[in-house]
Amino acid sequence: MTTQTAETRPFEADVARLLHLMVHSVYSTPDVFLRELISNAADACEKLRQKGLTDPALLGDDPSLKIAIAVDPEAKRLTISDNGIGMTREELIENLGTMARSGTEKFRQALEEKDQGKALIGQFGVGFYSAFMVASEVLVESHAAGEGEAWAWRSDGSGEFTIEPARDAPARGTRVTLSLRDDHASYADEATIERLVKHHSAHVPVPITIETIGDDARRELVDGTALWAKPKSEISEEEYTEFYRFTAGAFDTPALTIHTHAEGRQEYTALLFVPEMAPFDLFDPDRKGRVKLYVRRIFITDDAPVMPAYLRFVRGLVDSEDLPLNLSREMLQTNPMLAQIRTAMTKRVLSELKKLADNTPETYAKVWDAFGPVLKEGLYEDAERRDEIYALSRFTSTKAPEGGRTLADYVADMKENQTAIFYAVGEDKERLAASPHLEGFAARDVEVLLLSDPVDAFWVRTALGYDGKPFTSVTQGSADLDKIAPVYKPNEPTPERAKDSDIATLSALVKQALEEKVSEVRTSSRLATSPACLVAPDMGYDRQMERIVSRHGKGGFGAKPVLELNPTHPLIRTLAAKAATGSESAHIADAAWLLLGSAEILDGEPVSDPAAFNRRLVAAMGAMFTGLAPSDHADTISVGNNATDGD
Ligand SMILES: Nc1ncnc2c1ncn2[C@@H]1O[C@H](COP(=O)(O)OP(=O)(O)OP(=O)(O)O)[C@@H](O)[C@H]1O
Repeated sequence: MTTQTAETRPFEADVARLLHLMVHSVYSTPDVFLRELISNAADACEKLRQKGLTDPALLGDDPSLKIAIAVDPEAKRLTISDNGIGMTREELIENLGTMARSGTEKFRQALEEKDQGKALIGQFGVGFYSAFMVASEVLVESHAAGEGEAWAWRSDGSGEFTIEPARDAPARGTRVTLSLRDDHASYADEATIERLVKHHSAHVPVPITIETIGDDARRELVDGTALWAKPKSEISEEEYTEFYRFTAGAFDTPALTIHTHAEGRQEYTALLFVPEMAPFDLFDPDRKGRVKLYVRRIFITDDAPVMPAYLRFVRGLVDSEDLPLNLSREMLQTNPMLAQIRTAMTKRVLSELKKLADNTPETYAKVWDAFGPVLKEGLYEDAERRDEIYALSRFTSTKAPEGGRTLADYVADMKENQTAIFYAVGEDKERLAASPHLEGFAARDVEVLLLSDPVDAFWVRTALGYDGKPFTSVTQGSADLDKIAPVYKPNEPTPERAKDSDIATLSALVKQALEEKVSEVRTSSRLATSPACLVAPDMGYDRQMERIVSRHGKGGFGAKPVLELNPTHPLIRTLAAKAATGSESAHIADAAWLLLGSAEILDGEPVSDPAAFNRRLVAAMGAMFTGLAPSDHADTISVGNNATDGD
């Protein structure tokens, strides 16, 4: 169905909000709009080039694809035309009136927060709308390849657009005309545009020409040769950086550029970049790879499966000489040649990262900060390359709170009789560092890796160890600390310990009080200054893993923790002595619940029964200040499931 008169439509709410921000944001350099429009025009050309392979009629008698820019300083107008795929009426409405992408809300927030937006425009797919930063009106006339009708879309960016049949449309493709605002009239100046194109878009694989209206001379600005097809020796670092910025829609400088040509079983060129900054959607489960695939300079797809998921931050392209041009989506996933490229390129990226880490550790540190959590996914996804990824991994530890520690550093610094690599896993490095579980390790000067990325709980469980040393959680099992000698400062007395038999009685009483809350109560050399902590049973999952699984609604593995008591702590010594005499069993039971509660709090967990915990705490404080024994307040304590009966 076609409509012959102009129809006015509102923008989708998200777009309207975004446009408002675009129009009202004061950008120091709104130049970026030009790169976005040229990028769209080039994409449209590349899409048509690809479609033309199977349907040559689409190209008709005009097979050479190009972008033409025209400036009209008199009229303050800038026009960007392409003879690419074009848009139908429905496509104009859908593509330029809605925000068919996730992440919009995040983008809006970022824009509202500060001048951040500029760096995010390309990443969020709001490229086209950036035209409203400089234009008071935008007219898009488009003639979709192979369609009879052409359509004109027009808007001043204030909530509505109109769509009507185009009277003067290009024979094929799209013409975007910007009526520039007075303060941006300089974008109608040929020299300004030439400078911007050469700077931002010099390596677009489609030729670009420019003319000034009223002056007949049309000049070529960009010849459209693929940068990656040139020999390395002819490409400068600036050219690589500009190319990276253009293809990735980025503003940073790549930390690593890999330009390689393979010959042999198959021939291809790869131009890959490792950025320095993480994109906003790195952890979006829908995020695909961002490496483009070309076949003999013809664009095939934006997300070629040539990088494993754990290298999804790598940008750039692969151009194959041997693949067929008519690759379907399914074939992309199963093609053995692509699988081979993927294996070779994965190896190459990892080895280049290693070189970067060895030769320029400061730059590598930035890469690790941005992408370490993603790279570590490789530790469980790609067992074959685990050793290479170990070598790239950097850690925060009790000895390196600032990070940057390697596993090799750790192993070199292991103590006598230490057989495992110890780690603590949790959500927050500060809290981990303050955990009572680490006390016994600190007392022995044993280093503990502090793992706080969500992925850590997973890889560390499946990892078989590094250099023959298993990874052992500080919250798991009976850490083999007894074999490692504590380091005492000179003149520091060996701490006094409760008698073994007394502590055995105390442990039995505590277990009796806590019943099924814990699987076992025992002593520990894990602790130095705290009286108690919770650990996972010997054969169980790490406590953090247990928490993650139960948070995801799977109910956890149901493993009950072990409560460990510190036999050198004065409180435990006193309790043990009392337990041995058989007196004050009600106080001991209350103490058991308070010890459990405080261990839970230190683990960042909710206390089992907050009301009962609170009553016991208040009673204990009462005893402190009034000299009354807690059981004198039995009426306030002996309520609720967990309360004791009193003596
Ligand atoms: N010159 C053009 N020819 C054909 N289609 C176009 C043209 N310009 C824009 N489009 C269509 O409009 C859509 C939206 O463009 P927009 O620049 O907002 O985002 P994008 O190009 O998809 O994302 P990004 O900016 O991240 O590359 C494009 O995906 C494309 O389908």
